[in-house]
Amino acid sequence: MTAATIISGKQISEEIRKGIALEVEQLSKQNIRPGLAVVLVGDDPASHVYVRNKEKACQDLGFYSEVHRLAAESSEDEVLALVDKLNAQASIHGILVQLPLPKHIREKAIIDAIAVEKDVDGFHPVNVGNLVIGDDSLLPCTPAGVIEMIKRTGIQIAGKHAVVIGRSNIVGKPVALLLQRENATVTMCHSKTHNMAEIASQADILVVAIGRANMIDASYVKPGAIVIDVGMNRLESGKLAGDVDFESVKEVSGPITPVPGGVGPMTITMLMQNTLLAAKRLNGLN
Ligand SMILES: Nc1nc2c(c(=O)[nH]1)N[C@@H](CN(C=O)c1ccc(C(=O)N[C@@H](CCC(=O)O)C(=O)O)cc1)CN2
Repeated sequence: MTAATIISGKQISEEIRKGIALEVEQLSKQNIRPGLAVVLVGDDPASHVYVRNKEKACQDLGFYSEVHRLAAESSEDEVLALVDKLNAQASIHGILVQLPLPKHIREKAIIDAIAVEKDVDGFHPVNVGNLVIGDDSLLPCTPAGVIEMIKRTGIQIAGKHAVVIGRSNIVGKPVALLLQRENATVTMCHSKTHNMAEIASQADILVVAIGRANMIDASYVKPGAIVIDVGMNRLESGKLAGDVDFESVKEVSGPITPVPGGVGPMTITMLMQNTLLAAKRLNGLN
């Protein structure tokens, strides 16, 4: 058995970002500069890191950006008022409210308030509905990144059996819909699924987003299958681990994503791509 190819989210991100930077340069000739507003409420340390990385990506690519850091005690009404203001602000084409929010703020109320055309997270019910019926929409960043990584293996998705482990609204469900859109035959597994290893090991493409460190070992994997690990679990040691036991699985799988350096970097790159797209659309371009 030859060694599995590592699908590097970092490397793919760099390639995509080069293309985005070129488009930003072109748009600047028409006085258009993509603008992203990020709203961060509270003190979650990981969220602060992700938001800083988004800010840096904007800087590197020549986007206009605003980061609104609000205290953890901020009320839902304060966040809604900020979202309203950003909805109306011409220099902002994309709005992202970093999740999770403090418990007293309803995520749904905030997401529903974001203008559909500026919802670069693709979480607004209208964008989700358009994804379900196959209409054009802003796609959620992590799922879009997953599909991009699979496509870049050069292995055809159409006709393949894809198994998605996890059914969250922000990863599992949209990934399954996007795989169906690419004409895969999709099976979804979740915490109540019986004989999960048996089902997973029939997959040509296995996407794991279940939130349990190193849960998926080689017994879940068909030899040669593409394995995409969306998990991001902080261990007591401080190390980051995926949901897939990378060391054992890479011995049987085909192309496989690492954690870190896999799906994570793609999430931010797809956010930049969505913001660019939103900026073009809001300026009557496509
Ligand atoms: N509004 C949103 N909130 C959250 C989202 C989202 O897509 N929209 N996703 C996650 C957090 N996230 C982006 O916001 C994100 C998580 C991780 C990474 C990343 O690059 N991870 C690195 C490792 C970083 C580390 O060491 O901690 C990697 O995997 O290599 C990027 C973005 C939840 N909230």
